[in-house]
Amino acid sequence: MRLRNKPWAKEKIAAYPQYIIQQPEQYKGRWRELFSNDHPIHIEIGTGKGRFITEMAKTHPNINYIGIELYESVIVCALDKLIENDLPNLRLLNVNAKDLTNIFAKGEVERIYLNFSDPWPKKRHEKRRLTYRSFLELYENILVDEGEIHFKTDNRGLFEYSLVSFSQYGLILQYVSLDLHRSNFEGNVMTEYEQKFSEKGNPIYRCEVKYRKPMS
Ligand SMILES: C[S@@+](CC[C@H](N)C(=O)[O-])C[C@H]1O[C@@H](n2cnc3c(N)ncnc32)[C@H](O)[C@@H]1O
Repeated sequence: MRLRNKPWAKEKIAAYPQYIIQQPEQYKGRWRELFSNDHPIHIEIGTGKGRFITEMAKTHPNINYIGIELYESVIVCALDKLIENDLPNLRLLNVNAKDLTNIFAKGEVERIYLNFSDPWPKKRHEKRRLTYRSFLELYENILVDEGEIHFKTDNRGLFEYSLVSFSQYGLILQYVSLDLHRSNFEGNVMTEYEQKFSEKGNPIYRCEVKYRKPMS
């Protein structure tokens, strides 16, 4: 699928600045003020059409959620869901994950969700994978100490690569499933891609990792 940013999507995003935050850099270090509470902040990178983050926000009102998506033409679908549900604990950002450290201060985020991230199977595109070490470093610079990444995918190659990348970075593996839908994991919220690929019979891989406590 070829995704170009479309003028109509840009216009729609501009019409709802209360839901898709414009110039998010201005909130660096102040996201709790935006939500008017001290609840933990969980972000999803590559939120796509927003089903996961919207359902999570509905189910967990005491967590603040931020969905991050690069493409305007995709994030407008997440925006539609947010307009319909008007959730005070969910906001969206139309930005590239590469800019995370311009947007969040160290310790502002408690958990990062990576759901069905683009696999970029060619070795020459390795640096674009959201589990590549430079991204793990960016995440460390916005997460709390011992912050977590929860990752799921149907792509076995990306999953294997990511486990090695997490391990080489020194992250601690807390949970792993090689077939999430046939495991005893409770509370799974399906994403759009998850539904599509599990209906084709693909197993869903899932893991939770956390950063090590810094040496004092
Ligand atoms: C394969 S889709 C999965 C969407 C959704 N998470 C799901 O499971 O249905 C991956 C999404 O990540 C977004 N994405 C990829 N790289 C990104 C980046 N660097 N920053 C923000 N979003 C990114 C893509 O635009 C795409 O919408």
